[in-house]
Order: sequence, then structure tokens, then C-alpha cells
Amino acid sequence: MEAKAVHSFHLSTMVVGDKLGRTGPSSSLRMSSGFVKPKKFQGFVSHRLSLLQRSQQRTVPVVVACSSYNNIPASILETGSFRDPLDEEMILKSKSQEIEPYLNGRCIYLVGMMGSGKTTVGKILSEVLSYSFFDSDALIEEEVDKTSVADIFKNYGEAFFRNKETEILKKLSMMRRDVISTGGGAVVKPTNWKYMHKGISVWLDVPVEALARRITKVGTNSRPLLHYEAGDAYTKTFMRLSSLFEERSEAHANANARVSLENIAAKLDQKDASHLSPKTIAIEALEQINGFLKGEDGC
Ligand SMILES: Nc1ncnc2c1ncn2[C@@H]1O[C@H](COP(=O)(O)OP(=O)(O)O)[C@@H](O)[C@H]1O
Ligand SMILES: O=C(O)C1=C[C@@H](OP(=O)(O)O)[C@@H](O)[C@H](O)C1
Repeated sequence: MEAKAVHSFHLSTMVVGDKLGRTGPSSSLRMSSGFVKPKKFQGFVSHRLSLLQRSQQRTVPVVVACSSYNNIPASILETGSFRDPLDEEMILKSKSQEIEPYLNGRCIYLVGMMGSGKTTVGKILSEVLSYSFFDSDALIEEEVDKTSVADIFKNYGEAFFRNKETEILKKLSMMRRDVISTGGGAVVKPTNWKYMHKGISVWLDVPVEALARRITKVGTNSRPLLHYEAGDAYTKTFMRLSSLFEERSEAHANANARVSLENIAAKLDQKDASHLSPKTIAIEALEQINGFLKGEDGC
């Protein structure tokens, strides 16, 4: 998780978390103007639940259109080149408009290894879908008296953190219209899947080399599971991530949709998956979600 930008969304709350380079309490819950800031996550949950009850009175039929890319020039579709930022914006808008009604308000859970871009891509998705964005690590930090994930691991142990993670996912599973960046280890517990399957889960599948490069660049302060190996920063991060990736590969496959950076690079005729922009990855996520929705609808 790394969340540096502060966005405000139309609904009610948004989490701002920045685990990297934080020294003290690391995140806060923000309410848009007109609402009283709750002390705890519980406050925002009850507020969101009342919104949910109101919104449930209006339901959208789940019918998925099998046609796609209505507003996108054929030249872009043929080349598959998303490099021009304006093209990327246009495709993001078009694809999100296409799937938004068929999501029927369901939340999107981003799962994947540490550093896979769940926070970065999650924020892009939440903006284009007009969803709220939540980071489950930041919510846990808020609940544990604004204690950083690293300090929660140090002071209370991993099991305590994992229980909090499950509690948070349970609460989030009652929400609608949220994009949720989960912690990398959330995939391991079957109970967490029970909650995440209330929405649509998307696995960001990033090669371990790219993960290790990203994390080495920003440091491992906020990622306590990477604190144990010996050696130079890249090698120890790579080694630890490789074994975690191995342990979690089956669990990742529970996700409804998979966004493989290697597949995107192949589609775009690019050699290196690590140069794909977050928006290009978000576009692929919308495409894979669309594929999942079509499958649900029998298209
Ligand atoms: N597509 C990308 N290309 C390069 N760097 C990226 C990309 N996506 C994310 N990053 C960087 O990788 C780091 C981890 O990203 P983040 O979104 O916090 O991952 P996660 O939430 O999965 O842990 C951040 O420094 C972020 O800026
Ligand atoms: O992979 C993991 O087990 C973890 C990933 C972290 O989240 P990010 O994936 O957001 O870094 C955080 O939940 C914690 O350090 C444990």
C-alpha cells in the first residue's frame, strides 16, 4: 500500500494512507464536507450502512451488454496502443461507463502481492467508476489507535493484524460502490474470501522482479514481512517476495478476474511488463471485470 494523494469523493468517506516515510500515526479517515468526522471506523460503517439501506431501494437490473468499446476510435483498438494519455483517459471513461450499470453497485476488491499497485490502480478505478476508495491497511491502522502496520506487527504480532484484517473485510462486505485495496496477505484466509466474494475481486498479477524493483525503490519500512532476509536490498526483497508469491499462488486464483502485467505487455507488443502505466493496468482491470460480468450473464 502506498497512498500519497488526497482525493475527496462525492459519497461519504475516503481513506488516506501513506505507509512509506510515515513516522507516527499513519492514516486518517476523511469525511466530505457536511459530515461529522467519526472517531472510529465503526462510525463511518454505520453512516455508510444507512446510505446503503437507502440506495437498496433503487436496484439496477444485471444485464451485461456483449458489445464493447462503443466510443473508441478503431485505430486505437487495432493497435492496442494506450500510450497517449488522452487515449488512456478516453478508454478508461468508455470502459467504466460500459460496466458501471452491470456492476450493480458491487464493490471491487483488489488483491495481489505487496507493491502490485492495488492502491495506485484502485484509486484510478474508484475515480472513473465514481466509487469511493478504501485501503484496508489504513482502516486497520485507524482502528488500532492510528498505529502503523509495522508497529502493529511489532507490538501485537501478525495474528492480531490478520484478525483485524478479517474484521475490516467483514465490515466492508456490507458496503456498496467502493474500490478496496486489500493487504497482500488477505488472500490466504478462506474467511476473507467469503467477504470479498460479496463483490468482485481482481488479482493484480505482477512479476516478482517488478515488485522487488518497486519496493526496493521506496523501501520496506511499511512492509514488516520484508524485514527478515539478509543481503542487499533488492536481493532480499526479491527472495522474500518469491517465497510469499509461491505460498499464495493458489489463493490468488480465487479472484474473479486476473490482470496479468505480462499478458498486457504481450498484447501491447512491449518487452518489459514493468513499464506499463497504472492507467494502462486500470484499463485492463476494467476489461477483465467486463469479461467476468459477461460470464455471469452467459455472454
Ligand atoms: N504501474 C506501475 N509502474 C511503476 N510503479 C508503480 C506502478 N504501480 C504502482 N507503482 C509503485 O509501486 C509502489 C507500490 O504501489 P502500491 O499501489 O502502493 O501497491 P500495493 O497497494 O499493492 O502495495 C508505489 O511506489 C507505486 O508508486
Ligand atoms: O503481504 C502481506 O502479508 C502484507 C501486505 C501489506 O499490504 P500491501 O500489500 O498493501 O503492501 C500489509 O497488509 C502487511 O504488511 C502484510
